[in-house]
Amino acid sequence: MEDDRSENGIVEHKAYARVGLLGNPSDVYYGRAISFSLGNFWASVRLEPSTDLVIFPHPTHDLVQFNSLPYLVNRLQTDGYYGGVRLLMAICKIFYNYCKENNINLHDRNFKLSYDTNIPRQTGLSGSSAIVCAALSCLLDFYKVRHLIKLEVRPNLILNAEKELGIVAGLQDRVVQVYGGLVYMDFSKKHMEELGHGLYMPMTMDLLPPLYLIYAENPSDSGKVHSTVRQKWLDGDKFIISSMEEVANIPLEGHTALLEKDYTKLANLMNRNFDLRRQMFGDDALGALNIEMVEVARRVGAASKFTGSGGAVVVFCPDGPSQAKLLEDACEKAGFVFQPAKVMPSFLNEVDIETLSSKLKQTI
Ligand SMILES: Nc1ncnc2c1ncn2[C@@H]1O[C@H](COP(=O)(O)OP(=O)(O)O)[C@@H](O)[C@H]1O
Ligand SMILES: O=C(O)[C@H]1O[C@H](OP(=O)(O)O)[C@H](O)[C@@H](O)[C@@H]1O
Ligand SMILES: [Mg+2]
Repeated sequence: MEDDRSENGIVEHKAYARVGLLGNPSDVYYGRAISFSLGNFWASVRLEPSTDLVIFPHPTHDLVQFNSLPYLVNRLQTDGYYGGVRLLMAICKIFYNYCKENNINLHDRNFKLSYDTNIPRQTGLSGSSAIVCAALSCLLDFYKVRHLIKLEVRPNLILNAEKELGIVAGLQDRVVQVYGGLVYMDFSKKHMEELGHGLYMPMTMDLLPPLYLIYAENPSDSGKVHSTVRQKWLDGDKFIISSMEEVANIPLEGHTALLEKDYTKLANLMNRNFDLRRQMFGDDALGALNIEMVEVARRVGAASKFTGSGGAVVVFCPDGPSQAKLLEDACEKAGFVFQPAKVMPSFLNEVDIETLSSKLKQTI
């Protein structure tokens, strides 16, 4: 998140989209991930002191007025029933309960919350958690409790807000949205149980080669995509468990590959990551259009995988700009949006960093 303004008690924060570069979706299953904050898109939340507590619906994302019945039905079929209001309400509840349980006193003044976002909706770029992350940041400042809620705990609060709504999701999005930049994350059961969160290690952004993004107007519900595999994993399905372990090992190798700038290895790992997802989830759950986005890149010899659960793809072109140009043309023909991925640096302030336990501070 990013601090934008603070006048007349008004607080505004941004949180950026994110790219799961390696390891997702093993973050949902005690795995590992390497992800980066994506500067191309962001959500912003504005908090204004007020007499009543008001959560404003977004004029387009929370539509309740329609031109006609067919328009309403079409809208529900493409975007689903929900917008961001439920996300804002859920983070208010989770934040309040967390403070209460941890004896963090909150003043009794009220506020109005409103949000905006340019993150393509439900495309696996973490549009949902960006809204929640920016809202949490506003609450931290409004109640002046930023120094009391540890950085490594914040992703849990953001995830809990979505869990509260029944959205199956993991921590990698929320971690990178809180930390910014490029982050290596280890969600091993041992760390999760002992610390209540994973180990998060920021990495230098210069380690990344130029990367590209492909996406399509093709909303997919990450909760729905995840639920079958999650159930199989909980039921002890051997194939899912062993494949997920393989996915979890990819960031371990990827970490070394990035440090050594071994981009041939990076390309292989990205491709392997997607192939494993495809075997576990199956083509029906992933969706033909999403698979085609991965394949359009592979046809020009690029490496590609989903950024999240589907809707957008991250691409590495080992042969450089000429290959990227070929891909750009192929995307245009296929009707996909193609753009260079902008890595957003970390924008943590001193108060945020101070909240880290001393061992973790060394990694920032
Ligand atoms: N752009 C958006 N505007 C408003 N609400 C959104 C948006 N994107 C997601 N949401 C909300 O978050 C929920 C979960 O979205 P999700 O499938 O996780 O998408 P994403 O991949 O963008 O995170 C949606 O059902 C909706 O309530
Ligand atoms: O499946 C994935 O890679 C990710 O899916 C969710 O992210 P989303 O942007 O909503 O698709 C989930 O929250 C992540 O934890 C998964 O890694
Ligand atoms: Mg999401």
